[in-house]
Amino acid sequence: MESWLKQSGASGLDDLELADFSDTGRGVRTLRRFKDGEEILTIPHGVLWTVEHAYADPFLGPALLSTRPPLSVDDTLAMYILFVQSRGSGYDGLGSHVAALPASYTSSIFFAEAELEVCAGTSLHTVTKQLHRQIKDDYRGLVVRLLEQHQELFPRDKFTIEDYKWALCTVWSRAMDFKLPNGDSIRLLAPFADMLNHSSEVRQSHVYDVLSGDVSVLAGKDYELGDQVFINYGPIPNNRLLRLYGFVVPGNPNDSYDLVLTTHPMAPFFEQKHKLWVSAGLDSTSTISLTLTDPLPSSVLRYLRIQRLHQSDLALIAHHQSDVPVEKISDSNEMEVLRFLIESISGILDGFGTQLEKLEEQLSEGFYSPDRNAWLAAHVSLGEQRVLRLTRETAEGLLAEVESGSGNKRGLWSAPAQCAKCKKVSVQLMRCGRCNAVMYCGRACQVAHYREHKAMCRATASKNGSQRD
Ligand SMILES: C[S@@+](CC[C@H](N)C(=O)[O-])C[C@H]1O[C@@H](n2cnc3c(N)ncnc32)[C@H](O)[C@@H]1O
Repeated sequence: MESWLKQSGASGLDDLELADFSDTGRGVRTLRRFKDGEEILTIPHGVLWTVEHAYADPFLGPALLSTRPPLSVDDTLAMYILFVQSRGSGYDGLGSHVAALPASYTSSIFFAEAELEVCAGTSLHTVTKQLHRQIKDDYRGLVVRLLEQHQELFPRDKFTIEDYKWALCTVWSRAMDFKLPNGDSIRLLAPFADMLNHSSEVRQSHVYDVLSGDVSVLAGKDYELGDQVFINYGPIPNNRLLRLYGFVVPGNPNDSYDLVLTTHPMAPFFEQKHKLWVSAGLDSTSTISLTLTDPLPSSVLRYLRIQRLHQSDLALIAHHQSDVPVEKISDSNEMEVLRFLIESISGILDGFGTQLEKLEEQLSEGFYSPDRNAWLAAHVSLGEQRVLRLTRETAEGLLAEVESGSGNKRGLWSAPAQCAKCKKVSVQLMRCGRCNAVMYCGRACQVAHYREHKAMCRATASKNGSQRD
């Protein structure tokens, strides 16, 4: 592979070698010192695995281009890798890269049932199960749309579902993504640069040159001779690391839990609430990442405030028109939201196969062997439970504040006093005597507003217990 890359114009390979490291497995070692920021390696555009190159292949390209709907980027790259692997000749360069790829992966989709059960309750557990189904469906689609249409190009014994899973994991664990100046992004595999392991101790230092299309790796710190060179894959939580790359970082500061908030379309006032979610930048099913640094993002509260709205609240919001409930709506709504959240998080935590304290004890006592999948799964469970506990604590703190009346008092109806009809802002406004919720600058505005206000007035009055007609 290295001689093919050098002939193709790669630079830097003479100062590097592949080597095995006890903690990360195979990686890249320096054969000289490098200063922080110095260029270590450049892999030229011509040898990269890209969608563009797959389409340009004289055999594979026409088959891919005739596939409807077109394959996803990951499927295109996976098929490209399997295609090159299946060819006896004509692809020596790329073929030498394929020959150097790992024979198997430790992504969670390869876990045995018992290994996956160690992280029961985690979002990784759910997503991995979904992936099993999705991969089966996607493979069936590939067979119908591509493999069966061009049987001469795709011998079925080299394109089995197991081959497809291996190729997908190759892409997930080795692809690099770059943002282009026009806002698009490019996903590619760079031979040899894909032998670099991850460390959060180095700066992100792999770059894509838009003009040449080359990929370069710069030193993300100073390196001594014989050091392992790392790149930084980004601030990735353990659940994602294990799903895509098959490893974890113990005590990962980027750990997260993907909270799925959803409401059944048959729920009362779904249509009205759906509109509110959309105007608040959400959807009726929203997946929100809870993290150690932001365990209770405002979007979670925003979603639940809307979900928990009662008919009278909705009438009031419709009346205020512009006010999407991004802030606290009322103490009662806020308490309902926070209590529901605390209860839900407790339910999620109870659903974890092994509780946090037990896992911590097991890991410290060496119950799981570090080179086994169960150890990886245990770290994911630990990380997600830590985040969820923090979310619950934060929600409990907020609830205590609201209950004691010391929280943020500003609610939807504490906007500046304004005439509900003519919108004049004034201190000398009179309240609607029935619902007590809106104000007018005078009798004329109150009368003019009556038809519009009637329904909401009745709803609010009945909620407040003043049933006067
Ligand atoms: C881009 S490849 C790096 C080269 C890879 N080690 C190899 O032998 O081909 C990414 C894979 O390397 C491994 N890896 C990368 N960084 C790691 C780390 N910090 N700890 C453990 N494994 C790591 C994981 O198996 C991951 O899927």
